[in-house]
Amino acid sequence: MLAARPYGPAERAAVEALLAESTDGLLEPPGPALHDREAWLARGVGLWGRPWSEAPFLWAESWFHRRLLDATGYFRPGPWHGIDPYAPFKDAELAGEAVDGELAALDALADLPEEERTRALLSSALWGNRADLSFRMAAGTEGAAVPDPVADDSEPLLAALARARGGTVCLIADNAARELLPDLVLIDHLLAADAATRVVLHVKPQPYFVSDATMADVLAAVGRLRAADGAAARAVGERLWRAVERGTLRVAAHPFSCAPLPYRDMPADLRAELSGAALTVLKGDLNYRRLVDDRHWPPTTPFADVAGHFPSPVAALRTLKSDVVTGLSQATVTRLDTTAPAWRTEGTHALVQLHPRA
Ligand SMILES: O=P(O)(O)OC[C@H]1O[C@](O)(CO)[C@@H](O)[C@@H]1O
Repeated sequence: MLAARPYGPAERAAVEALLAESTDGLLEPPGPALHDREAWLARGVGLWGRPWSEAPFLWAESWFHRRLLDATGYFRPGPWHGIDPYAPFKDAELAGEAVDGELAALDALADLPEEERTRALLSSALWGNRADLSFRMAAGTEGAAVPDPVADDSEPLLAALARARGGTVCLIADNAARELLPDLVLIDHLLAADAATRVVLHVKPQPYFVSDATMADVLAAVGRLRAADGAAARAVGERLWRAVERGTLRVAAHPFSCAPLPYRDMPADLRAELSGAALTVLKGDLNYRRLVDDRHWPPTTPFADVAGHFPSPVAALRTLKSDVVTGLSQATVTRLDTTAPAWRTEGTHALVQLHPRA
């Protein structure tokens, strides 16, 4: 990150200090300048002054990304105010040739019957979650994707989408660029096919987990679609632009999206909004962890037992990058443990799970 931008001595020193603190040091409480100091002080009660490694994973990751924004001057008045430290990586991914190919492929989808197109676009949105910069930086190499999901509620999900017709669908996004593009194409399809009257796309209010999508990333992705070579991609971009103008597509950026808390603890305003959705689609590994309380459940724990608290019918589309998983059959777990020991974390396996709410 420091190599990607000419940050000055103050920002560089602050980033280096954060690196040292987060690897060998103790959790320093938020300084007086942080605008959200009170909230973080309260969230960290019992943790301040202890080694980072003793903090819960989700908490430590969220605090790290919050501190990184502080170190780079993202919130401070001055030249780096509002500058996304991860933007060079997101921009490079969005501009890449791989995206050209993925957008050109949309032309071939145009003639498919609606249900087949929905299936194809759900699958793109699912596998788009492999495009995750924080994970790829940590994992190094990318293994080959295993096409069969470890749990596959695709058919019930299609039925839930059919039931959602005429209502609001929420999509809680994960990563920008190569994941957000298929999410946007899916959203356009739902609106264009009248499968949803309104879509609310939830993004992060600030840069987070390297590649998580913000409003700036939505604008960049829509711009990429509008400027695409292929007619189908360009038309998607134009329709999305108009949908935002008309309000049939609303982009939300709730502060809770960057909180180190599970969805069970969502604030009342967000709960009220999501409870009005006919269906919420949660993208990605981190959203899944937050849905199921980020706990090391036995993998055969029924998904309904851990996702039932969600205020609307909820579908999770995720490639597996962390140990947290639920809703699998014992036969699947035994097979995976025997044949692919790192199946939970290497990003090669995916799942589609639905809690329909009775
Ligand atoms: O972008 P996603 O799919 O939410 O994945 C992020 C995941 O990557 C990691 O940052 C590293 O594995 C996890 O902490 C996190 O769950």
